[in-house]
Parts: sequence; C-alpha cells; structure tokens
Amino acid sequence: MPAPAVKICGLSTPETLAAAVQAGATHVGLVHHPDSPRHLTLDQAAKLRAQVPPHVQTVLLLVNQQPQPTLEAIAAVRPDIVQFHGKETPEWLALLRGHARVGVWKAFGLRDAAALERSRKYQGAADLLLFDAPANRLPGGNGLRLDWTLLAGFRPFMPWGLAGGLNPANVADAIRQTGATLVDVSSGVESEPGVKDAGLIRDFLRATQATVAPA
Ligand SMILES: O=C(O)c1ccccc1NCC(=O)[C@H](O)[C@H](O)COP(=O)(O)O
Repeated sequence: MPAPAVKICGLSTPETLAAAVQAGATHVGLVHHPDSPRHLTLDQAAKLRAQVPPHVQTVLLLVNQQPQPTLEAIAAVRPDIVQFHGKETPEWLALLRGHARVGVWKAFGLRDAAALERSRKYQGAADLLLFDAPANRLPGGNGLRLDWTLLAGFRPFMPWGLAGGLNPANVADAIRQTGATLVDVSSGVESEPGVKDAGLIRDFLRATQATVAPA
C-alpha cells in the first residue's frame, strides 16, 4: 500500500502551515467560513497561500457561496483546489469546473448506505469526493467520525478521500479498514478548536506513513 495523500485542514498560522509542509502533508486546507474557529479572511488566506511550496496543493474551503464571491475568492487566494463544503449542486460545480482553472472537491456527509449511493450524482461534476461525517454544529471540522464500515466494500466511481474525526491514534485503522488513499484532518491535530498543534500534525503524518507496506 503506498503512502496516502494527507490534507491538514484549517491551518491559520505560518508556523503550523510550515509544520504541516515539513511533516509531509500533500494538501493544506484554508477555511473561509466566518462561523468557523478556523476562518481566514481572503487576505489572510492569500498570505498563507503564498507560503505553500509548489509540491503541496492549497485547498480553499467555501460553504454555499454565490457564484460571484466564489470567483472573487479564487482570484484572491489562487488555490489549486476549492473544496465545497455546503449544499452545492452537481450542476453548479460542473459549471464552475468549466470556467475556473481550479480543481473541484465536494465534501459529502455520509450518514448511511443510501447517502453513499446519492453521492454518485457528483460523478463528472467534481474531481474528488471527500466523505465526511454529516454536518453538525459546523458544516465540517466537527471532529466527528463517520461509520467506516460504509466504505469497507466500496467500489469507487470517482476519486475519493476520507475525513471526519480522524486523529493520530485512529488514522492507520481508518486507512486499513476503508482503503482510503487520501485522508483529511482538522480537529484531531488541534489542542483546542482552531488551534493547530505542530506535534500532533507530525504524529498524524507519521501514523499515515506507518500504513505503507514494505516493498
Ligand atoms: O474546519 C472547519 O472549521 C470547517 C468549517 C466549515 C466547513 C468545513 C470545515 N472543515 C472541512 C474539513 O475539510 C475538515 O478537515 C473535515 O470536515 C474534517 O474535520 P475533523 O472531523 O474536525 O477532522
């Protein structure tokens, strides 16, 4: 099994962003959602984005934004990918994908097997589906796990990743049980909501690397 891609989401300081890059994160997430403790203004996000080296992908998180603010956010931050974490429709994502030079990820709250079936509607509209726990206090970043058994026999119809309640202690099990090739974490590498911990970020990356089978 090759090393999974790892997105550290909700980074908000130059120090923790540097820790994520140094530890081997493949993706860094910047949240633009005023209700979140990880919220960044577009100006703050653009400053952090400028610090990301070319081999790491910057993911900008947006929630239910109208088309014009979406395009303005993309122009201001210049992310590699936008992760849509609200009720964005496949039609809207497909339209954006045709216009903006940016990767499109769709977060999808996975409650049960029927929801997994419904997620098929994003095939062709997004580049990747990020399966997360269903929305709670926030649309994402709640530190809640989804039922991994839903993904145990999953036959992917498009690229996908796993999020929701992951942390350094459970991520290796999550990868083994689901076969995820991309994992995403926010709360599990924080000392308190919105405060990333460089040590936990390193522990998380180390735990994902421990799942690599020897050649
Ligand atoms: O992280 C947030 O505060 C957030 C706010 C609004 C929409 C999405 C948000 N995060 C999205 C992510 O990709 C998180 O990493 C993902 O939901 C997993 O979070 P966690 O369960 O806390 O690890």
